[in-house]
Amino acid sequence: MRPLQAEIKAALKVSQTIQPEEELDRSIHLLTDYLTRFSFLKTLVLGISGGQDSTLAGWICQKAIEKMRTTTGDDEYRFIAVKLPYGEQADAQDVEDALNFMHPDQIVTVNIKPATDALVQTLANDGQLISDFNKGNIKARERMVAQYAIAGEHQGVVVGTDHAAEAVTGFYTKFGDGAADIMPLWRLTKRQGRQLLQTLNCPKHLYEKTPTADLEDLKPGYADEEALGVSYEAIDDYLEGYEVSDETAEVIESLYQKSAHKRQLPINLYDNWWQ
Ligand SMILES: Nc1ncnc2c1ncn2[C@@H]1O[C@H](COP(=O)(O)OP(=O)(O)OC[C@H]2O[C@@H]([n+]3cccc(C(=O)O)c3)[C@H](O)[C@@H]2O)[C@@H](O)[C@H]1O
Ligand SMILES: Nc1ncnc2c1ncn2[C@@H]1O[C@H](COP(=O)(O)OP(=O)(O)OP(=O)(O)O)[C@@H](O)[C@H]1O
Ligand SMILES: [Mg+2]
Repeated sequence: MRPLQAEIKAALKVSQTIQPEEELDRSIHLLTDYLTRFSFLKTLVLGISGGQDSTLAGWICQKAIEKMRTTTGDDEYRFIAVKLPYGEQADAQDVEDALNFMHPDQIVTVNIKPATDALVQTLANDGQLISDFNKGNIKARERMVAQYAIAGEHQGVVVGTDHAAEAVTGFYTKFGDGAADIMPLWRLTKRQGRQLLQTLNCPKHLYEKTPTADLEDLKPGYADEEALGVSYEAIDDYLEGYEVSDETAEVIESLYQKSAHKRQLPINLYDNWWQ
């Protein structure tokens, strides 16, 4: 293994092999332990996109909440799944399929198009034009705003879907989908997440579909792997400690180094990780 590869694998707590049932239990326990420790918290809030990561995290949330209800006898515990389309969502049926798979206690729908477009227009009115790429990041942040608003009203926490293959590349919007209170998938590679869904007999099309952030108007359904310039298979190989070509390793390591600021709290006078 390359020295930096070993360092990253250790920092992101990636295991080369996993027992899917055990990992499901670990993720559920993280949520139930946290809710037990902070007993005024009653709700988990998570956006459901119809993609692999939120399908898995949503199933885990619902399971954790059901456990909380059983162990405490308190029916106030709830999982709120949030549909957050930007206007019409092309893969809207996948969202429904994901919801049918996890059976959330409650579903809330928030169309983020009016808020997103209003902000872009307001900026434009003052001469600040926003590129399609940066508008995509505004969409991710509007989703964050909606989820925190819901969590605030329901003694809730926002659940994030960040996992090792996104954390290593920094492939998320800072303070957008990267902003969450608790991350049950953190440590898992993309293929390990898929393995967990297979174990749960999740409908195949939800984990076999091409991963996409789907943020840009001009590139609908733009594949993450195209944007990143490296495949998830290669990223997972790297993270799990397998040999990859020098070229692949260099792409991943460059993304890792450039995105270091996303894996830290905002920089203050006492930080020296960046020096
Ligand atoms: N060195 C540095 N030290 C401290 N802060 C630094 C910095 N460099 C940039 N920044 C800050 O970070 C900002 C750039 O970061 P950010 O706003 O995140 O934007 P950025 O990383 O440029 O773009 C986000 C990327 O993540 C992808 N994404 C987003 C959301 C979801 C998913 C998905 O897979 O579902 C993927 C998206 O397609 C895009 O390629 C800068 O505007 C600046 O404020
Ligand atoms: N249209 C959407 N509706 C609701 N939530 C969304 C939407 N788009 C993104 N999100 C939220 O942002 C998170 C990050 O998106 P990301 O694309 O990384 O995950 P995913 O869509 O669940 O899986 P995949 O990476 O395989 O597409 C999602 O897990 C989800 O919580
Ligand atoms: Mg997606």
